[in-house]
Amino acid sequence: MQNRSERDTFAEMYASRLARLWAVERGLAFGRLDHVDEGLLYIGKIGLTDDEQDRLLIDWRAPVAQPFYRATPAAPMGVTRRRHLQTKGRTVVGVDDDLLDLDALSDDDRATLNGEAALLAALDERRTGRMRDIVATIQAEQDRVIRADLNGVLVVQGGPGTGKTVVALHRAAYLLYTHRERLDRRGVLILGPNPTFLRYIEQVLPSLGETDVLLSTVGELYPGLTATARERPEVAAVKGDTRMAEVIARAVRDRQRMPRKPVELALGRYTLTIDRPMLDAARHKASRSRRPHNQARAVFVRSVLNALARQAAKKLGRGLIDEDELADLREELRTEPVVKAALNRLWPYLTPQRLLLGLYGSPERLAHAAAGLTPEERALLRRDPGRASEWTESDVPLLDEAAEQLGEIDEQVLRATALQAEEELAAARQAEEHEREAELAYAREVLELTGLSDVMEAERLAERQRGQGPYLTTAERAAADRTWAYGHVIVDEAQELSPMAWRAVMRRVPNRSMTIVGDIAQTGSAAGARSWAEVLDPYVAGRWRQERLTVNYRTPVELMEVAARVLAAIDPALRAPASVREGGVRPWTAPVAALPELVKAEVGEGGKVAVVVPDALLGPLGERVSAAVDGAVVVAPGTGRGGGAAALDAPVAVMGVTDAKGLEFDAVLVAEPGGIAAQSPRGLSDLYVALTRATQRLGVLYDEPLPRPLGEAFGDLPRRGHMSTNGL
Ligand SMILES: Nc1ncnc2c1ncn2[C@@H]1O[C@H](COP(=O)(O)OP(=O)(O)OP(=O)(O)O)[C@@H](O)[C@H]1O
Repeated sequence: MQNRSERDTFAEMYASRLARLWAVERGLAFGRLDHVDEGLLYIGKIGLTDDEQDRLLIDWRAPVAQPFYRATPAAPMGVTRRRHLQTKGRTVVGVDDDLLDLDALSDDDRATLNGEAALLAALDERRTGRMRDIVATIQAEQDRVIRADLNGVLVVQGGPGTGKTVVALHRAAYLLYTHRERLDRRGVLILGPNPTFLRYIEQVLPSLGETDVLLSTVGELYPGLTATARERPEVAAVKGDTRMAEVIARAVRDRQRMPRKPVELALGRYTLTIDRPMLDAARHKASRSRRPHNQARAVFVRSVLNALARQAAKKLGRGLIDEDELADLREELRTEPVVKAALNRLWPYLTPQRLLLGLYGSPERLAHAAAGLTPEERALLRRDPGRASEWTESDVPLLDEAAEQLGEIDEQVLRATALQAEEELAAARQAEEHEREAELAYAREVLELTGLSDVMEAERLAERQRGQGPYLTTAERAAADRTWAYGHVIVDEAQELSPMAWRAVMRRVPNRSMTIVGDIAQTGSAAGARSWAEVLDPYVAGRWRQERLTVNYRTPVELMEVAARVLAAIDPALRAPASVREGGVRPWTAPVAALPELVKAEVGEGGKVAVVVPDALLGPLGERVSAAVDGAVVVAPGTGRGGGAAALDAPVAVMGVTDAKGLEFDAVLVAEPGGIAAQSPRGLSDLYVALTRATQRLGVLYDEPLPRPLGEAFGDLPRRGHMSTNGL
């Protein structure tokens, strides 16, 4: 048995080592520094030495590699020349040089210099539907963010396409390399806006050799629960409001009941009474214990039982009794069904799920616990008990809050008291089954990708990923533990988080070592942030620092001109980031009827195409596009990671703005921008997001009037597709 387990351990170890090495194969070595003191240094995704321990390749994160990203002619950092190597497989297909010390260069070399070629070549590449690493072309302002100090809260504010996401991922890789010891044990958590987005970015860290980072959405933060149901923005706004913390606290206190009349317990030989003074004393003791509800219950129960035991002794005519007799009587009473039932009513064991459903399901409980909300707000919280298992993303921070207030509950006690409603169990089982299937599909994909299919079976890999195998990685253990404290947390699209979501996130980083990236101008959710100070001051007032990214690497100048007008309409003080590229294709407009035909034309141009639509038109326009293009995918709201992957791999994906957040495509068609702007309280921000997803081409299709800034941008330009759609 021992040999077998050793063999398995080694197989696991080599398999994961091999997977790491395969993952860094693409673009392994990408740079060279001609260094005055160190000689020639080759920079790569990982460090390598030969048998004599001479260094062949330097890890991009090592301090000696820093001049590769930071050196300039004004401050050459000991480097005379920086060379970018472009490779295809193992062949070098291009070389670009930056000259940092002109005197040190021969005339021949001078003729071939072109510093920006590597960056522009990378930016012009067709999109694959997956984000790639940018180690070869990190820019100086980005490098400062990546290598910033681990401690404290760093906010990275930047417009669309400035590389916030990709920089945040490289920062994770850098931190793991530089603080391996500390972060290996505590782990790194990266929070993204939706499962499609996580699919989009999930290959970046493995391609940098880092596999043990947990990627999650806020909706996945609560172990064992998948929040897939959707709700109206107004409901999410109420649930995200900080006042909900008090509502939850009161809802818990309200379940510690104080009946108006004394409770009579008929025990056959005699009747006992739980009266007000007895309850007051027990509640006082429980609250003095400062334990959360489920743990304080033991204090409450003991106090009531002691009082009942004394009462029973009196009734039995035994007068004063000693401690042993008291204990015997108490234990006898504890097992009496009437006593048990009464105690359960007075101070029930509660799971967070039960507490919340009990609250949403009862107007009386809501009226009391949520007295601080308006009647309209309370009405938004109401939920039919029949829809018990339909958890939404904004329920997750509330469940987390409730879990804090309630404290852990012993699983066995839970089963014994049969508190978990049957439908809750059935829903959990079903969710588990779905998840297992998705994990299995994903495991097969990984094995195929890494060529490891004969070393590890998909089933086993999936088991490991689900955290059931014997060798759990830090990320796996952390994912299964609600109270895990991470070494560092990175929040992407951080402007979308509600105050309640921030509470849940902050609980997971008691040391407040965080990187927060986002763009206030892109805030779409009603409970999202209006300023970073508003978000952070409650936790780290005056102790957070901000870096700005100012250059847009995604959207060409022509497209950004249009988007900038929308930005100015959101707030005239806001400035759009400067684009590095000129794409050459001007944005165009067309009537909505031309959509199928124009999508086909865009697919013909190659690359990935997205059609971004108002939520209400997702069904009808999705159908039209699907009928026109084979393999088109419509991203239904609340799609899990599997569905997200299908959208990223498809030639065309049709989606609402929420699912387009953070993604990018070669061509984007925005349908009925007026509908997008009108659908939410921050509609113009949604429109700004939609208009900044394209790397090459942008089309706007409309029948309804355009929002004012777009009307101004497009003026009276003729619309495409007019001629050919005449008759439709
Ligand atoms: N230094 C770089 N070298 C090559 N590509 C880069 C660089 N910086 C950013 N990019 C590319 O620019 C694109 C936009 O980056 P990213 O998605 O990280 O931007 P963002 O700031 O998160 O945008 P948004 O706010 O719109 O989500 C990506 O394709 C990314 O790979």
